[in-house]
Amino acid sequence: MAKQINDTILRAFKGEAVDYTPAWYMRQAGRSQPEYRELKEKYSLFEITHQPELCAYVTRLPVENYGVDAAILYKDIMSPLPSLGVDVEIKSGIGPVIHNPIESYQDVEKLGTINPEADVPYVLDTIRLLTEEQLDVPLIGFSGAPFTLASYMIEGGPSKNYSKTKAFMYREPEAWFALMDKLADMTITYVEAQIKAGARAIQIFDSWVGALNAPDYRLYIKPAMTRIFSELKRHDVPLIIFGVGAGHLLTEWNDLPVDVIGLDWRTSIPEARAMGVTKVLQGNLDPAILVTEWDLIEKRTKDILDAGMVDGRHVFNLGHGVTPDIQPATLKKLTDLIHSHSKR
Ligand SMILES: Cc1c2[nH]c(c1CCC(=O)O)Cc1[nH]c(c(CCC(=O)O)c1C)Cc1[nH]c(c(CCC(=O)O)c1C)Cc1[nH]c(c(C)c1CCC(=O)O)C2
Repeated sequence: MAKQINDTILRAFKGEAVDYTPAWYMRQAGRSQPEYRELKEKYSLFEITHQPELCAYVTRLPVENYGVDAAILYKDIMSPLPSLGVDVEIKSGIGPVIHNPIESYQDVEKLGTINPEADVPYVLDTIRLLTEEQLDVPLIGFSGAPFTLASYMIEGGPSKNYSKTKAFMYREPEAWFALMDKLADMTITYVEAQIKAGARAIQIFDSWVGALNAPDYRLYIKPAMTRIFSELKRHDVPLIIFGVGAGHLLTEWNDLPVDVIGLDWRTSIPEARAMGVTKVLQGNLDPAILVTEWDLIEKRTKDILDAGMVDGRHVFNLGHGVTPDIQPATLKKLTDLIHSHSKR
């Protein structure tokens, strides 16, 4: 049985009227917290996620310390990839590194499928523990999107210009579409298992897809994204899409069967509305503002909240993830400001 929870953020994701603007912060469960940094001295990310009690504790930390309106499951977008045969390691200070990058159609054909109950039971156990016993706010589940996952799988790690990924896409379209299909299948199966275990909203991170222009997005990416969201739509759980530097793709995203579009800090809420974006918006304080003085933080936050309250279809977030140099006290003060300033 799911616990009684404060579901304000779920109602806001669906565009319903709420008493205040709810908030959560991307990468809230991570290195801004001393308790987390201490754990990381002993355990790697994958070691934490394989232990449900410990992983649930890390997921709960920002809810308890920052007062946010949702938890996001502590794991990485790389977490499901070993099930497909991807040899991935998360290197501290670098990010995901893949030891068997995709180079050919044969490499794509060799990729396996995910069976969540067998391959990532610890993810589902963590979700059940959190949602049946521990959390009094909704849990957000997530997956990486095909382009963003493929970029790591092809480049072998983080990249600045995605040139290998683009070359693969342009030169081997058949292999590319086979890869998008496999990653879309993985995303659907993996996210459905998270929903079944108790996740109440889903964010699909297409963090790096802004590297493509709109015509390429329509041709190479949109069919897989449409399939993912159309399948997930059947579950009546709010669906969120997010990417960085993707202002030129917002109208493409607005066509997808999503409930919420996440903005980075480059595109304001009024600008997105002027472009014709009709979905609920999530965002979009530049995380860099959070290491400046409080007067500036307060002004920028109020500006975003006021823009969001024009039609009320807004959930507060940062324009990208919390960085390790942001003080926990600042994030707590930020949540309090959001809640008090937006009280209707
Ligand atoms: C692109 C991407 C990745 N991972 C993720 C994305 C999409 C979001 C985004 O655009 O930032 C998503 C992610 N990664 C992590 C979470 C946990 C939940 C949360 O948001 O609080 C989430 C939602 C944990 C993590 N994933 C990672 C860490 C840092 C590793 C550590 O603590 O040692 C954490 C807490 C490692 C990781 N994993 C990834 C990178 C680029 C890095 C290294 C960069 C960095 O260090 O921030 C890939």
